[in-house]
Amino acid sequence: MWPKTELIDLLKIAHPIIQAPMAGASTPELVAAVSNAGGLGSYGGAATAPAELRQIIRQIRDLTDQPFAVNLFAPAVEAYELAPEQHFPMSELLTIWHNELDAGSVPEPIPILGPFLEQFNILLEEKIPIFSFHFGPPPIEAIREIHAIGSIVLVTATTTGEAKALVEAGVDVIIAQGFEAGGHRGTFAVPYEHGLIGTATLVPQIADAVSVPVVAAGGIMDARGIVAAFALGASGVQMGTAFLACPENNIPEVYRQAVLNCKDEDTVITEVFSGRPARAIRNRFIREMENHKDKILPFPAQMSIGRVLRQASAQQSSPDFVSMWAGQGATLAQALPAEELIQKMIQEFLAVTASLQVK
Ligand SMILES: Cc1cc2nc3c(=O)[nH]c(=O)nc-3n(C[C@H](O)[C@H](O)[C@H](O)COP(=O)(O)O)c2cc1C
Repeated sequence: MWPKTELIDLLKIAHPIIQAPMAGASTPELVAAVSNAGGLGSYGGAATAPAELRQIIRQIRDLTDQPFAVNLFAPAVEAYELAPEQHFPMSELLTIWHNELDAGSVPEPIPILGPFLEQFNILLEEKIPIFSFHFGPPPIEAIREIHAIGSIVLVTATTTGEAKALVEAGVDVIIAQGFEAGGHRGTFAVPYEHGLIGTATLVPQIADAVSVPVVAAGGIMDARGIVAAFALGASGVQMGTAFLACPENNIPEVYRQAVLNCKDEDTVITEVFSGRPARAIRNRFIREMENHKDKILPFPAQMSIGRVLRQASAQQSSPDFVSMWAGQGATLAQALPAEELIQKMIQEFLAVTASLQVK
């Protein structure tokens, strides 16, 4: 039924629908539900400690015998070891909101991602079938090791130049991430503003430029988006925001409600939560940080220093300080279990393609 099968053949899945890895939101239950429904479930493991990552992979394997992916952030210079005077202005500002929420003192920025090499070695030891990376490719040696165990590498690109560089590095599948996408921009080779290209523009350009399968990501919420992705030259889709309303993820209820009540102008690309540009639903923190951009710490120290405030906000059922990553398509989110969502999209794909047949 699918117009192109190169992606599903390579990944050994029935349907070319990848549930995007979402660090902090994806769970073994979500990953397994998607994979059991014939799509590709992906676990966002960037912020998962190595030992826990092994447990999670085993949990996924207990729930499904189908292929699945685990995603890491490509290793980068991570800024945590900041001198106190460097994080003092941000700390002082956060104190105001901590006091308001009775959230105790502002924590020091501590490592909350990686360590990459330890995480990566666990994925290798566990011989996971599909490795996925954000913020650029892993080292060439890592790609060789993945291929040596017979596994596949997927990496996000936000420009045609990035896509070509990934193919040259040996990456098997390109995730073409359009401007509409929820979560962090995967841009790694150019200033992020250069990678703000819409999905409908980016996908055909990358598909023309590379010979590996291209997966469209950004703003795809239902069968209409999947049909469009194929028409643009993709061999599949990666959808994140569409799975945010599924009960199997572990986002706070207040975040889920914000997704379900989102209006089409409600999301914005912002650095205020993590120190790196990411698309999120507008809230009070984004608004009030508008005049304090000079205090934002480098990624991921900003994400680390804000962790207690975000948690306190969620616990108090307030969306004010929660980082509610979501794409421009959030308004189309459907509150369905993941398996039902996939089945519905497949049925609707058939109906949409039938309605497009020339009579
Ligand atoms: C809540 C959330 C968390 C995300 N976390 C990750 C991540 O950890 N790794 C990654 O490669 N992409 C991550 N992304 C980006 C997705 O891979 C993908 O590019 C995006 O979801 C596609 O756009 P859409 O949200 O409009 O479907 C995240 C997206 C969302 C919405």
